[in-house]
Amino acid sequence: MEDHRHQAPSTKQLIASQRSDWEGPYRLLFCSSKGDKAGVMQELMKGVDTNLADYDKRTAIHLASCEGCTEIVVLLLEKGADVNSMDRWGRTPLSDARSFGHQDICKILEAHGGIDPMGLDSQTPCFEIDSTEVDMNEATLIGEGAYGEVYLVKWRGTEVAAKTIRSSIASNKTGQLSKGIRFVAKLRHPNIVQFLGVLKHPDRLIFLTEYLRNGSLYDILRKKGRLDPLTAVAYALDIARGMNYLHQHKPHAIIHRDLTPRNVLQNEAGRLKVTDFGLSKIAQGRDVGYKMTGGTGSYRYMAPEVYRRESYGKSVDVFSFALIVHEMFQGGPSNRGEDAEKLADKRAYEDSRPHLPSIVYPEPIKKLLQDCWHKNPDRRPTFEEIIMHLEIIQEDLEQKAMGNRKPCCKIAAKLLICHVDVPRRTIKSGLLQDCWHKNPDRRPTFEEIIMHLEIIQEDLEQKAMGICCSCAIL
Ligand SMILES: Nc1ncnc2c1ncn2[C@@H]1O[C@H](COP(=O)(O)OP(=O)(O)OP(=O)(O)O)[C@@H](O)[C@H]1O
Repeated sequence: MEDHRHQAPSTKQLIASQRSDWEGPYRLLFCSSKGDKAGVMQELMKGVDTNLADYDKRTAIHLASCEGCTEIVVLLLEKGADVNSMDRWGRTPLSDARSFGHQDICKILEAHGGIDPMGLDSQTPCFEIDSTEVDMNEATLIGEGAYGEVYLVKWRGTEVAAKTIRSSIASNKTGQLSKGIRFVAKLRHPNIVQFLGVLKHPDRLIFLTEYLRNGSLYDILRKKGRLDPLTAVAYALDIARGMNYLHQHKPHAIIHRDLTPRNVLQNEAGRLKVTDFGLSKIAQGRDVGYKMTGGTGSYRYMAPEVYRRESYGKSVDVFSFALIVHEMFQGGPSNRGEDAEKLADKRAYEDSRPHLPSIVYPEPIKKLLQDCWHKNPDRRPTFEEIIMHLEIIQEDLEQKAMGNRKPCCKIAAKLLICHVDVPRRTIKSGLLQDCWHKNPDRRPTFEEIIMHLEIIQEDLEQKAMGICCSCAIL
């Protein structure tokens, strides 16, 4: 296959140019989370407070403990970091180090008097939900997958999804199952479907997760067909951010292995979230996901090295991601009629890949997809790199949508006024005053706030485009 890497600035170069944006005292937090000792020392020498905390009261030592950066933890302690600083959820650095299994850091923190008030390593299975809390007789069936059915149920007054896993599939080793669930229960990111708990049932396991009303990306593409490039890129960014979180998980990356449009769900606000990660930890055997679901479609998204039963790594998900993005621009899978297993075979043994007609795929998207489904797994970018790349593409598309007109200084000033004044008026007389209303019943719900903000956003976008047009006339 043709190699396009030399034609445009490499993803790494683009990332490097963006990294220079990290300035100010918060660089201490960034460097601590990345294990950048020189950067941390530089910030401390500048006089930045060792216990500087972000909005969530997370300090440098929290981040270093979470990310397994032992050297940074030692350095911060030497420089007077508070070993028991608490974030806004009451977690100490030791709580974080324990959650992520960084034993060496736990020992260091304990030696410095570190405590874990939350007892996150306690054996109490806090994720287990009493079966009386959910009436499965009132459940509505919303879908069916290879593991079992999915129902809409009510739990503590909220609609949640109940995903049933046949006990024949769930691991019969209690320890392994509980470890798998404990592990999934710790994951949190806006672009992954939130696990809420597990219901014990005599003949099956039932997972409760957040309910995503808009269904799967598969359903969306079937309904809407081809997405406009800006929507496709926004969706791709959502998926890439969720996947990046899973791949960056410490101490071990989480490889999804079954990333498909059916495993990407949309919430009411239009954001996409990845689901069904970590199921391989709960199901028996390493390859069970593919074996079971291959016939229902996963073969379509399968990386060649998986199909050939070779050893594989995180980049198998990058390959699947590329095929999903391809579908978003095209409005559905390529070679729809072709047998999925044959398709995977051709990809694995003949390097066959979907077509990328220039009329449908903007040049940078084409290049990104070619990189992501590269036959050599080591040549595929990471999700961190993909995000950087997509953000640049998104900005470019947004500018193009605005007519590619760069406003002159005078117009820029007008644009600023328009940007600032319109929403301020709207917000001042509306949203903010409503939200901090003294009567709690008069405050809007988040659903209403989202609707309000979407209208303001649309208004701003239209205004910005309006001014640009007059710029062109001038
Ligand atoms: N949290 C959820 N919120 C709303 N709908 C959901 C949720 N989870 C699953 N669904 C719906 O149920 C369907 C079946 O989901 P499930 O994860 O069991 O199988 P699948 O992903 O479609 O297929 P496979 O098991 O082969 O991966 C999904 O396609 C989706 O439409």
